[in-house]
Amino acid sequence: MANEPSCDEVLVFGNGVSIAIAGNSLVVKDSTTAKRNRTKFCGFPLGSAPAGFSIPLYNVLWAEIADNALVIDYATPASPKKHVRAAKLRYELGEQPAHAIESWIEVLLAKAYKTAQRQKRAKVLVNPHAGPGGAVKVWEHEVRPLFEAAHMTLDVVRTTHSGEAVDICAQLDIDAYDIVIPCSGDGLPYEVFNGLGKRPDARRALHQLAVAHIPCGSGNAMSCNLNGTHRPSLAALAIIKGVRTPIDLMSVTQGSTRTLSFLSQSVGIIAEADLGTENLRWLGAARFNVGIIERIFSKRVYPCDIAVKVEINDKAEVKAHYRRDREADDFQERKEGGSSSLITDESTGASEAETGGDGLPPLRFGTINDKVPDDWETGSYDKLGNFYCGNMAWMAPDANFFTAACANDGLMDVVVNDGDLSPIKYVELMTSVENGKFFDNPLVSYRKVAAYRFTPRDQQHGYISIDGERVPFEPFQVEVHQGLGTVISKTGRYEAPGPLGWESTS
Ligand SMILES: Nc1ncnc2c1ncn2[C@@H]1O[C@H](COP(=O)(O)OP(=O)(O)OP(=O)(O)O)[C@@H](O)[C@H]1O
Repeated sequence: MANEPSCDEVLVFGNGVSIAIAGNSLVVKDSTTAKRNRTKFCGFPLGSAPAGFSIPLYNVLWAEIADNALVIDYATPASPKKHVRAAKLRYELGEQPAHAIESWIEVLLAKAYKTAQRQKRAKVLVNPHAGPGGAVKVWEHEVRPLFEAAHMTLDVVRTTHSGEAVDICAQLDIDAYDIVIPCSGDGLPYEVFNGLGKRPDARRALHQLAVAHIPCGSGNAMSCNLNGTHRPSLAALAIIKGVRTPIDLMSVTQGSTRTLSFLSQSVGIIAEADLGTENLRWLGAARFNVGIIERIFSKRVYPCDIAVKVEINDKAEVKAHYRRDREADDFQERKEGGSSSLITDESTGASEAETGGDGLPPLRFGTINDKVPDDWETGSYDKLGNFYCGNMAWMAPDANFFTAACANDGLMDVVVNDGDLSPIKYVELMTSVENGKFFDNPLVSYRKVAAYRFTPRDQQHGYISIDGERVPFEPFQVEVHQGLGTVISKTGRYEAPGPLGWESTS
């Protein structure tokens, strides 16, 4: 039975089937499909036969008319909170006028995508050796079907060697794609940013191409922060519905090199527990914890000199800054009627792009080979246990080290603690990373900085980690570039909850 869609956005088909856009859901009255979708226990359906079901608009991937039928693609939960898979609804139009259905489809897609770009054109890079090694399977079975259902354009490459993603991104036709999606750990996004950063038109490339992440490694920090999950299919959905978001990137100079870092730099217990436990790879993710415990009990210290361009020195001020940043995001979100991501395309990266040509922005503080600027705070640390600088909050699913990190505040978060703590206190400190109390722990110093220099002392060999990659054990200097990079994020900001009590700071 044909009906024109009315302002209440209901489509009515034959056999008592109707589909309505109601609030944030698509409400489907169709007893046949509802029965198929019924909750089951040991293969048996639970409860009486339902007459309908609803689909969150967030899960609606696409809708179109094909072969005189309305076809709706959506993501349906396959395992609660862990996994979604692509599913389809199909209803014959019969005598219904196609133009009316087309208008209804446009309303549906506008509400389902809000400010997110539809049908993103993606360059996909799959690292078959990432993490536990299942990236190809994850891509083919969990992710590709969702992207295809959302009618994205996909150009897929399986990487064959280290460094390939750098070359691909250095030569990519940036007008042919909207996003680059590494299916990997955090190592491939690092290569992607550096590939884009090597181009003569680096700033335009980093601004125009958004980097998104499908988590296939063991840490998957990028996906945790941007997609709010380390589950590949949920990350795929977050990318489909995700919005362009500028993020700060950092320049690292060491010797005569300049590289980009998007995630973190570390020296001390964290760097060693990650990079210095390759012999324990057979332990899987547990090798990291074993590495930490070994060093806690041996009271390892890492003497060094650190010079810092401090911007916010005090934890209460850091919380207040975080609150201001969140409120600015929320204000923008209300103004745009969707995500806050639209704010910054012009207000951050582009402002730097106006100076000094098209390549990477000039370094404001020089390189590691220049004199430390006079206004930097300098300190000599004999008992450093951990130096950790972060640009995102979660470093792994349960490791919210940089609780107050903001996507594009133009500041890096630095935490430092001594290494000669009693083992009990040290274990307490490290476990507080999981329960969200790390930030407030008095044994940790937490500051927001614009730049710093780290110089190791009294140690010939050791570990320095830049985004999880090992670099030479030599002095290095880092400065931040506000909003230089662009990513796809679920909500236009990092998904981490922020430092405890930030809402009530003044
Ligand atoms: N086919 C390949 N063979 C070997 N190395 C590769 C290949 N493709 C990419 N790489 C390299 O693997 C490195 C690590 O990649 P990635 O972050 O994806 O996985 P991972 O390090 O195992 O992740 P995690 O640290 O989370 O376990 C990257 O620096 C990349 O250069």
